[in-house]
Amino acid sequence: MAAISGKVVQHVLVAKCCQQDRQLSTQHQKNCCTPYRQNFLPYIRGKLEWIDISTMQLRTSSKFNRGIVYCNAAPSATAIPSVDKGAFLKLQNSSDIRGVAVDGVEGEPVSLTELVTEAIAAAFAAWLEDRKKPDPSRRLKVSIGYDSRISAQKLQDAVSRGLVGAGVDVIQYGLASTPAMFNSTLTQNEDVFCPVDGSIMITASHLPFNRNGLKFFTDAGGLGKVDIKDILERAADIYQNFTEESLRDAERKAAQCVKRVDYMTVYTSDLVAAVRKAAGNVEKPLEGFHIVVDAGNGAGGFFAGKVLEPLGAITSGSQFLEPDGYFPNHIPNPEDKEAMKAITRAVLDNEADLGIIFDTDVDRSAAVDSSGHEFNRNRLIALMSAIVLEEHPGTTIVTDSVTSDGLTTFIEKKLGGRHHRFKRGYKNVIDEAIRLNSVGEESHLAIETSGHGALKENHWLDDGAYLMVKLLNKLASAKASGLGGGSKVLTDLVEGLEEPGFAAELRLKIDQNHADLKGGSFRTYGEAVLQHLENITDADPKLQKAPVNYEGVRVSGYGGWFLLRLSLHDPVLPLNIEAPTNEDAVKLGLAVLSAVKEFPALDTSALDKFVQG
Ligand SMILES: O=P(O)(O)OC[C@H]1O[C@H](O)[C@H](O)[C@@H](O)[C@@H]1O
Repeated sequence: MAAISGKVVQHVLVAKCCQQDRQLSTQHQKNCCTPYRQNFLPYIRGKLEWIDISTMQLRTSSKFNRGIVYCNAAPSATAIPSVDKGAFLKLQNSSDIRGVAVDGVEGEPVSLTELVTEAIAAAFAAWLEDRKKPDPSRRLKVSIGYDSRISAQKLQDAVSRGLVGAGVDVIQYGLASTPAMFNSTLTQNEDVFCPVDGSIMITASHLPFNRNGLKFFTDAGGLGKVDIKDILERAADIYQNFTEESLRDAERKAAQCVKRVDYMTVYTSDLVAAVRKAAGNVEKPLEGFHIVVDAGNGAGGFFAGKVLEPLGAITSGSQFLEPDGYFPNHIPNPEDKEAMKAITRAVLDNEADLGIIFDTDVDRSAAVDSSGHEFNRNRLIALMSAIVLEEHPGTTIVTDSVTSDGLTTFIEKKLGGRHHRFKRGYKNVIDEAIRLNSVGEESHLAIETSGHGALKENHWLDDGAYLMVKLLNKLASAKASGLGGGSKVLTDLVEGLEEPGFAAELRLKIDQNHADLKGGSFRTYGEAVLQHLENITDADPKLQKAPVNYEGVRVSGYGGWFLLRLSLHDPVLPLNIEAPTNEDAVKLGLAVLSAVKEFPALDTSALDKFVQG
């Protein structure tokens, strides 16, 4: 009974918050004491106010918020389920935290519960205190944002409780992009409480609707693997010490001191200003351009109304701009073929000059020119390299490992730069570019085929929106110098990029429960597969190992190449093959198959099918 009434009180309480927030923001529009602050008052004033909320109002509130249920677990009134350290550590996904946040998918129990999230946020606060060591009179400030996922609000509430309970001031931004969250650690603007000491983005990128996760930032960038492990270890300890009283206390404090601001307006104004500046301080440098945006129902819809339109572009025909955490139209992922088809169709149907597509949290992007040619994967890297090398002749372009040989030739022979093909993983690529600069090798661009890209001029922040701003600058300056409109200026920049006749990625799964692993880890097993493949290819005169390679086994032959490597996160060996023809690709596939077939725990069915044509 206590638990049930606790839940009801919590629902009512939050519904009241929403109601107050709506009132406050309406008032804010009228009064506008400072430009961006929407709400810096406590949400709840007292218990007596909760009880006059009717069931109808609760329904209205939940409808208003697109059916999202707020704080549906009232931690103060429920028993605390035990979660061991191992379960916390399993939430690590390289430099992010990812888990299942919504129940209902068979075989996928919720692992990122509200209490687990609260503990992780408290652990981030402790980690930040250690790093920043603020003077005792100053409290640390942390911003929180989320993408369009259906579990966003309840995790935001849990994160807020965790941070506030740990003595940190919290500023909620609501729907935001991952890069905007990092940016809030750099912005100098007291009106929006910036710069913040740390920032948390609630996102699981393009993963299915039931997942969610956390990314953490300080002004030094995104936290890396080692820090995430540290935070999860701390979180497991914090969780063990949770008591009903401590949870109630955090909840009370969160209700009293969380602030809300419209930070996305600040962030998007900066993007608009960047394009205007590059165009020679013209107010509407994109006047006459028709640009369509596909946000895939993620968080990127702002780009049409808050960036392109103020710059003068027409955005009619833009699609899937409304946030919808069920992603009903296509996976919000520029690496996804259906997603790229959708934006290409939108460009052609609307006879637009350019199409722009983002992933859910806008740290990745791709584009399409007016004739329907995609600027994604190697072509986006080639385009960005051309732009950056015009600005910084000779600079080094750092990319992930699955980039094509044609891209290397293009960067080195046509553009006069150096291509440093490194490892997969946006954080790996960015960190490598920063490292090169620190040892005296100039690099201005770190970019992955996934659509993650970061520039030195933009604090090495991997921002899909900023990548697109660089393309807009090019369009605007071409128009200003009389070169005409349209996206031809971009298409011309990638002229000469050799593209393979055939390209494929196959993902070979390692069965972690297979006896052939002999109780060892899938990583050890995967490494044994790679070692064997390397030995076999060394002995084959038709194949040549790549002279410089940073992960997996990359081999040239039959006019093409293959790379077999371990996935960053999954028990999978991704195999990339590129070749002039399908037959050549099959020859490369057969070479791999002859080596991997000796490993029974490896599911080679995709490769078997591929070589059989
Ligand atoms: O190694 P994989 O399983 O192919 O995954 C690699 C990819 O994982 C995530 O999506 C990261 O955000 C990317 O930066 C990375 O490239």
